[in-house]
Amino acid sequence: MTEKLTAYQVGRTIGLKQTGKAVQTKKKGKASSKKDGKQPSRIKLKVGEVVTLDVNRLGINGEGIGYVERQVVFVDGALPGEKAVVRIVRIEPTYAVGSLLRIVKKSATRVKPPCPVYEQCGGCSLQHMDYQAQLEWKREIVRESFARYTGLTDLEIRPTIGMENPWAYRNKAQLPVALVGGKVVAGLYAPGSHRLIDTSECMIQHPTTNEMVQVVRDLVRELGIPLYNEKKHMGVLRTIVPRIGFETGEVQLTLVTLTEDLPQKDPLVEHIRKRLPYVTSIMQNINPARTSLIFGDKTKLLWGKEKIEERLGNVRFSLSPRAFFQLNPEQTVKLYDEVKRAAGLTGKEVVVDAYCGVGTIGLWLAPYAKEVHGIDIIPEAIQDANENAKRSGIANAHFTVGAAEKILVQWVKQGFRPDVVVVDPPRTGCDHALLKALLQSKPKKIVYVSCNPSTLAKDCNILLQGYKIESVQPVDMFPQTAHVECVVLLSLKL
Ligand SMILES: C[S@@+](CC[C@H](N)C(=O)[O-])C[C@H]1O[C@@H](n2cnc3c(N)ncnc32)[C@H](O)[C@@H]1O
Repeated sequence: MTEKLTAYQVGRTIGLKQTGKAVQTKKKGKASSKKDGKQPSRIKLKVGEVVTLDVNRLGINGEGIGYVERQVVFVDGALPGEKAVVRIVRIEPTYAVGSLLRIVKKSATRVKPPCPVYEQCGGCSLQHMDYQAQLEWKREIVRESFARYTGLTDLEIRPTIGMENPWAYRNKAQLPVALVGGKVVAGLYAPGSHRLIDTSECMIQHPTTNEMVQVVRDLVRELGIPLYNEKKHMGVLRTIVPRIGFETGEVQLTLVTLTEDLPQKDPLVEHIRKRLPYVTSIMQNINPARTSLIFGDKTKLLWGKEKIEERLGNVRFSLSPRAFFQLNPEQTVKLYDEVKRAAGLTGKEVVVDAYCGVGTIGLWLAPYAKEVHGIDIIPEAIQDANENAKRSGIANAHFTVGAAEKILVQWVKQGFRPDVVVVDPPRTGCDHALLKALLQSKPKKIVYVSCNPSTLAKDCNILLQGYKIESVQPVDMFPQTAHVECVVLLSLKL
C-alpha cells in the first residue's frame, strides 16, 4: 500500500467520531473547551510527521490502532501485529489519524484484497484481512463491548458464525449515478466524500446486481437520460436500486429520480426488458428533496409486478422497493435459527417480536409458539408483515403499528405478560421505556438481536437488573466489512 491512500484514509477515519473511546473522551473534553468550541489537543504529533508504530488492535470500524509515545494513532489498512510507517494527516483532541505509507512487519492475517477498487471505495473495510481473522476480530469486538459496558470480563462469547463463501452475498444495492469526468458512473462514494467510485463489479454483490448496474449505466448513456447533479439539484436519475430474491429468482429494479418525468422512459423500459429478461419488476421512486436519503415518498410501477417475492425457509416475503429486508439471505437464515434456538419454544409461549420490520423473526418463530405479537413503527412494514403471515399460512401472528416502547408499555399496563420477547432495534438500541417495561413484565426470556455491540452491551447492562446473560452469539451478516450482528439470550433471574 502506498501514500495514494491518504485521501481515502482521511475520509474513512471521519467515521471514528462515531466510535468507542474517541467519542467518550471527546465528550469529556467538551467541558474544558475554549470559547470557539475547539478543544486543545493533547496530541503532540504534527500533521505531516512520519512515524513508525506497532499496531496493537483494530478499532470498531476496522482501523488499525497504534501508539506513539502513548498518543493514539488510527491507521486505516493496518493490522494488529504489524509495524507500519505512517504519515500523520489529522490531529484531534485525543487521537491522531495516520495514513499508511509502508508496512515494515506484515501480519500473518494480511491478504491481498481481491477487489480492484477496495482502496478507494467506502463499502468494505476488512478485505485486507483473512476471513477467519475477520470472524475472530468480530468476536473480540463483542467481548470488548460487554467488558466495557457491563463489566463482565469473563463472559463467554461464542465463535462468530461465518459464511463458507463470504462473497456475492448481498441481495440489494443502492448506487447513486453521476457523470464523473464525462463518464456515466454508478457506484459508492469514497469514504467521507461525494466522489463516486465505479462499483459495477462489486465482489460482495450478487453477479446479477452487477450485470443490472452495468446495463442500466450503458442505457443511460445510450439514451442520454439526464443524471442528477447533486450540487445544482438538477437532472433526473439519482440512484439505481437492484434487489434480488435469492430463493425465488425474482428481480426488481428501482430507478430513483428527482422528477416524476423520466425522459426516454418507454425505450428505457423496453431495453431493460430485452437486455435483462429476468427482471420481474421495474419501479420508479421519486425523490424531489435535497437529501442524502435514497427514497422519496412516491413510488410507481413502470413495468411488471409491484413487489418481488423472497422465501426464507418456509416463510414467504413480499417486498416493495422501500421495505426493510435483511441484506444477506444465507446468513439471515442462520441468524433467525439462532433466535429460534435461544427462544427455546415449546409451542406454548406467547412471544413478542418488538421492532419486527416486515415480520421476519416473528413469522420464523410462529410455527413453534402459541402466538406471536409483532410491533413496528412503520405502517407499511406492518401491512407487509400481515400480508406475509397470510401468504405463508401463518394464523397465530399478529402485528401492530406503533413505537415498541409505547405499545409494549400499554400492553403491560393492561396485564399482558409475554413469555419470550425478541427485540431487534435499530443501531441506537432499545428505548429506556421499553427496557423498563421488560424489567416490569418479566418475560422468562429476552432474545436481543443487535447490529451494534455498544448499544447492545449498554442495554444488556440495564437488563442485568433482572436478567442474566445465558449466551452471546455473533453472526457475520456482512463479511469484508466491520459490521457485527449478535444474538443474546437473557433469562429471568429467579
Ligand atoms: C434492525 S430492523 C429489524 C427488522 C426485523 N426484525 C428484521 O430482521 O428484518 C429495526 C426495525 O425497527 C423499526 N423501529 C425503529 N424504531 C422503532 C420503534 N421505536 N418502535 C418499533 N419499531 C421501531 C424499524 O422500522 C425497523 O423495521
